[in-house]
Amino acid sequence: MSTYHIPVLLGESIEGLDIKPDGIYVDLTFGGGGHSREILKHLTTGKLIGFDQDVDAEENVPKDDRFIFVRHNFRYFKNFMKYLGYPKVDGILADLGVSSHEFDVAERGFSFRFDGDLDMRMNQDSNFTAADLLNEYSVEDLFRIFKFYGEVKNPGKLVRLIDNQRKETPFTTIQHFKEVIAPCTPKFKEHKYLAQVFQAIRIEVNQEMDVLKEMLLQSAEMLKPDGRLVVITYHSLEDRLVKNFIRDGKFEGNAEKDFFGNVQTPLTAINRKVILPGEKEIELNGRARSAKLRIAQPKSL
Ligand SMILES: C[S@@+](CC[C@H](N)C(=O)[O-])C[C@H]1O[C@@H](n2cnc3c(N)ncnc32)[C@H](O)[C@@H]1O
Repeated sequence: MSTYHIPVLLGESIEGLDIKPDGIYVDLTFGGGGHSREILKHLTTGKLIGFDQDVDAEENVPKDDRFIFVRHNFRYFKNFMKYLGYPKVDGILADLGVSSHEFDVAERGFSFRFDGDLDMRMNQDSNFTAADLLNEYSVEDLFRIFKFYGEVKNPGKLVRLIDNQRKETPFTTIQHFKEVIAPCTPKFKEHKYLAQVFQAIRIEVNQEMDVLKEMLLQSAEMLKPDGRLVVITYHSLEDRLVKNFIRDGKFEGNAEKDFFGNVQTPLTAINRKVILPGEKEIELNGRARSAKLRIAQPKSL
């Protein structure tokens, strides 16, 4: 059986949570449960609430009375936590993006290594797939996602190929999509290019930037005064949102200041410099390569 997911920056993120044995913790991205199992090891009477919107993650839920699994998008986590009776928490962990399992199962449609439906939904109950995006999005929106989320060098040419094709027949499969965009896929750099294109589609299908912003705003409200927020990102735009929010309390623009010139932000950074995986971790787990870890806690008044 293949591994569901190898947790990234495990030691660093657990240290960042500074776990209290009787505390209340939230793992917003349960996945294979690697981070959750490690958090549970540090708890005595504490509780851990794990979120994941993917039904497949449920197979990894530990048999442990201290653990509660919530199969929902973490963009609603504040309401769920209130409903469960935990309006304030000691620590929140988010290890963003997709799990290796999601990426490695051909039918999920996340990877260009396989053929299959253009799907890419983390939540199998959602009714918006990668095919819907390619067939229905305006030319302007497609251009935006490939330029900013994919950071591809030729978004105009890519979108023209997509738009011309979908006027003839709608997109349904990965293989067909790859054939259509072959004329703008750089020779000898196919892998990198397709990874960028597929990443852009995935981010938009799952509204990853919007849910990240909602999650950060809710986290700032949910943490106890000495609580910890630990976020692992895999995309420069995501890391920028996390960094800006921790530093300025905003996603863009400068921080607001009070009458005395003090910056008005709910959080303060624990690590001034972003934490990256070491060479050894990257060697053992290639998926750690782009990981960036940031840790914050509420700003004391
Ligand atoms: C990188 S994996 C986390 C792996 C986990 N830390 C582990 O050690 O196994 C991200 C997981 O979060 C889930 N996920 C991503 N965004 C989500 C969201 N907005 N709401 C709920 N789950 C989400 C994905 O389905 C995936 O299983």
